[in-house]
Amino acid sequence: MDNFNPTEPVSSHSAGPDTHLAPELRTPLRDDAFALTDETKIDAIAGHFREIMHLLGLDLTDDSLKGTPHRVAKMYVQEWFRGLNPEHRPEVRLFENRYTYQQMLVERDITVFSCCEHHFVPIIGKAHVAYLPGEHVVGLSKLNRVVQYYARRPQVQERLTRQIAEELKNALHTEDVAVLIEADHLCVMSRGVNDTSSGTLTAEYGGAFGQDAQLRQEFLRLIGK
Ligand SMILES: Nc1nc2c(ncn2[C@@H]2O[C@H](COP(=O)(O)OP(=O)(O)OP(=O)(O)O)[C@@H](O)[C@H]2O)c(=O)[nH]1
Ligand SMILES: [Zn+2]
Repeated sequence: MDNFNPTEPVSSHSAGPDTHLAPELRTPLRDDAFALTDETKIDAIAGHFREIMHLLGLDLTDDSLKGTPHRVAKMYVQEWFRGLNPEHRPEVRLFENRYTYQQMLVERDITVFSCCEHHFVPIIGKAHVAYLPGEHVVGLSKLNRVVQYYARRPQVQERLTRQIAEELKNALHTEDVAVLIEADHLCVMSRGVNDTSSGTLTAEYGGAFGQDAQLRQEFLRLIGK
């Protein structure tokens, strides 16, 4: 493997990315998950991916193929799996609810681009999140950022749904949070059962959303379900 040196200096984080979440909601990571810099990871992954391409019989001297190992490695570390790096965890800014807005707030159709942890192919869909404001309201874009942070990891949809809900409950200081995700799994569409018409829905209803069927119905109506 080219340029791989496991003893290279470590990045600054020591704690895992999810220590703020309940243990069963944490993405399973090795204790030394942050022992390598991103640059070192990219070099090492590129080396392994080059080997995969070689084993598939591809000619890596070809103009179009020779940069692929590095492209894929960079895509994994900096894009698809950037949510594994706690440095990318969004800060959720709250504002005083001066206007005493008390109805549910819904952020719907948030783009979800994630990756199936069983097959390493995309999960593509939408997340809808809602909460009941108390003394504070949240900057809207932070809802999208929280979804994106947890989506950009190897995932199963159930854990993604629960991680987002938990993060929002903590950040907004309320249990009254709803999260619904509808997504297509490329592992179901493009291989195995090869079903391109089914989709997967997951939901988490916290606090009042779990207790009050009418509130839940209103949420579902507002997101067009
Ligand atoms: N619960 C859950 N399952 C998922 C998710 N993404 C993919 N899977 C499933 O994970 C399962 C892995 O099953 P295996 O039998 O080990 O793998 P496989 O032989 O590739 O399975 P097939 O896809 O049926 O061909 C499959 O049924 C996938 O559909 C997800 O987000 N949640
Ligand atoms: Zn899969």
